[in-house]
Amino acid sequence: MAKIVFVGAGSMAEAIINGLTKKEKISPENIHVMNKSDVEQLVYLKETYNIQIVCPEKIALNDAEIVFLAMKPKDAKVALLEIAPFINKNATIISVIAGVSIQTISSYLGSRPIARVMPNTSAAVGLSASAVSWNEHVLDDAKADIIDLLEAIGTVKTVDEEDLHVVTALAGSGPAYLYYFAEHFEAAAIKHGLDKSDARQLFIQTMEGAAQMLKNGDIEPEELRRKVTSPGGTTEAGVEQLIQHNVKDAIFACIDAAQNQSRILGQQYE
Ligand SMILES: NC(=O)C1=CN([C@@H]2O[C@H](COP(=O)(O)OP(=O)(O)OC[C@H]3O[C@@H](n4cnc5c(N)ncnc54)[C@H](OP(=O)(O)O)[C@@H]3O)[C@@H](O)[C@H]2O)C=CC1
Ligand SMILES: O=C(O)[C@@H]1CCC=N1
Repeated sequence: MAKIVFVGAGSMAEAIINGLTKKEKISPENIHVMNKSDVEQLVYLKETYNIQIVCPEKIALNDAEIVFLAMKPKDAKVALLEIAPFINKNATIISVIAGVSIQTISSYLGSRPIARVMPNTSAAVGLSASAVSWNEHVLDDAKADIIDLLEAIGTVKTVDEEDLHVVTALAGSGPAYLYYFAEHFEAAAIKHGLDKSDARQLFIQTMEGAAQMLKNGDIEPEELRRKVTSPGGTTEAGVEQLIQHNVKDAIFACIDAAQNQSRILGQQYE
């Protein structure tokens, strides 16, 4: 079974490790993780997921078949230069770093199989909406293996590398937007007298139900919305406020800014 080394041990690495170990996709003894300096975090991951930690020497990279890059874009250059001498020439690199291109990664790690993946933190519960693109060195069998691995943490779409900017804006960052809605819908309901746990449970179930309705079939979101909206009713009154407060414009501005930031990160750290 493939030996995987995570370089970077933060939120995203943990979400993927959580998803992979929960699905028993790969034995914990084949998952190794390293970071820059936070030994406490490595010990926490080892104790929580029973995985192996690489601390401090990088020798574990020598026989890794898959190396996950899971550090921030700003740390990528230093990290890649540090690990480059230790990575086996046959290893496949899987980067989850936002914005940073395959070309930039190969400028530090050499010409080798590199996949760029944009997952999200729902990987922790097996529900990431991930997208992947690769360079020409990733052969068909390796692509199938990478997709198989990523399917253990959710769904996977193959996209052109250029599209990863908008994927990052929509799906990589997406959970944060929904948590933002959760925070404020919950607070608004509490203001009107619901207790916190009821408000939360009702909002979660409402998101889940709406997601399932969208998933079930070919009904457009607009049509589903129309079915909820009785003339002169409560939904109409609520949606009117969303329109008056330009929430649609805010959503377009949100995705514009996030995808643009992905491009900026790519240029800044190339
Ligand atoms: N969080 C998210 O929702 C998502 C994040 N991503 C991408 O995942 C990447 C990681 O994000 P996230 O997990 O949130 O970040 P975190 O800050 O939580 O984790 C970053 C990790 O990188 C490590 N690191 C930094 N420098 C080095 C180095 N030189 N060598 C080895 N490890 C190093 C840090 O170690 P130490 O703590 O010791 O400094 C830390 O473990 C980012 O590029 C982000 O764009 C992609 C999709 C979603
Ligand atoms: O905020 C970020 O830059 C990362 C990428 C997608 C989600 N988190």
